[in-house]
Formats: sequence, C-alpha cells, structure tokens
Amino acid sequence: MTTLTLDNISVGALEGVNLSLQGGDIVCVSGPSGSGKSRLLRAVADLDPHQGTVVLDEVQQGSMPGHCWRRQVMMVPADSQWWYEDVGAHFEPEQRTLPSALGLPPETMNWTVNRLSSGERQRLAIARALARQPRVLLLDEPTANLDQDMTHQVENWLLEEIRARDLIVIWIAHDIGQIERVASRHYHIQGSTLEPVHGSH
Ligand SMILES: Nc1ncnc2c1ncn2[C@@H]1O[C@H](COP(=O)(O)OP(=O)(O)OP(=O)(O)O)[C@@H](O)[C@H]1O
Repeated sequence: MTTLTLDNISVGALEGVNLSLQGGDIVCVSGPSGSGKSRLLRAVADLDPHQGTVVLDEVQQGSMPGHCWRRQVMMVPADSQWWYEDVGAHFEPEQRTLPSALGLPPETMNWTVNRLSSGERQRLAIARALARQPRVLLLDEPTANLDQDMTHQVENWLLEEIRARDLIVIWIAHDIGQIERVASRHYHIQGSTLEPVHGSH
C-alpha cells in the first residue's frame, strides 16, 4: 500500500507538520485565509522551499527531479495553468472522453482555454490531473467555483476515483459540510501549527 509521510515540515509561518497517509486516505486541511494551506500543498509537491522531509513509499522528495516527483504527487492549484490554446491539447488522445459526472459536453475538448468559465477550468484541471495517473493528489479548494449541485456531483465522482485508484489525497476545504462528507481525517491550521480536529480521528 502507498504511504506518504510528512516529517516535521515547516514552510512559511507553519511549523512542525507531521502526517502519515495511506492509499485511500483523504486528509482535509482547513484554516484562515493566509494561514499557509496552499503553501503546505506546494511544499508537498516540491514547489516551495521548506524544511523537513516528504517521503513517498520510502523515496524521499529530494532524491528525484521536481518534475518526476510531481508526476506522482500532483497538485491541482486553485488557479490552474494551461499551456496550449485548446483544451484537448492538454489531454492524450485516448483520454479525451470526460466523465459524465463533470457535466461537460464532449465538445469541451474542442473549446479554447480562454472561453472556459472558472468552474469549467476547475473541473477540467481535476480531470487532467487524474488522467496523468498520480499516486497522490493535492487539491486546493477543488470545488470553490462550483454551485452546490455540481459540488456534490464532483465530490462523489472524486470519492469514487480516489477509492478505485487507492489515491492519497490532501484536500483543502473551507466548507465544514464538505469536510464531513469527504474527509477520513480533518486538520485545522491554528496559528503556526496544524492541529487535528476533535472527532475526526
Ligand atoms: N513564495 C512565498 N514567499 C513568501 N511568502 C509567501 C509565498 N507564498 C505565499 N506566501 C505568504 O504565505 C502566507 C500563506 O499563503 P497561502 O497561499 O498558503 O495561504 P492560504 O492559507 O492558502 O490562504 P487562502 O485561503 O487565502 O488561499 C500568505 O501570507 C502569503 O502571502
């Protein structure tokens, strides 16, 4: 079984984060705006300098080039980056059929990235990340731009995919309802530390 270990991670004002996750685990992280949630994900993805070690199945983050690490430990930032003009160019030809749960028509693959709404971008960024077969998924408020119905639909789809692929997930969320629906464990950033939320263990 896949294991991800965060050992004494410090990044920005956040200090001494210790976490151990196994395949299928969804750890939700909440905290005030600016408390360091995104930076923590960026540290785990090897996108931000930090102290401490991150280990995936006994392989240390620093032992491989960042881009190789990020193929396995994939971050979906709140504001996703797109490199080509058309949506379809970001997907391999055999991966251009979108799951119906995303509520996007098949023509989406022919659309230009410029025309995408923020909610469409967000759903496509998640689909793109999953298509690359990561072992760890780092989700930064993945449903922030979606209405309630679409949020539930995407949550359910993600939960199925996470179970089926035995993925390890760190999921930043503000909505306590969402955290209760998806989290195996919940941590909250309080000042400079990541604290377990009572009742979530
Ligand atoms: N590369 C950086 N160097 C220095 N400070 C940074 C850097 N990136 C972010 N910060 C600062 O670190 C703090 C935490 O930022 P972060 O984006 O992690 O917050 P957050 O908890 O995700 O907030 P929000 O909920 O508003 O997205 C902020 O004060 C931010 O300005």
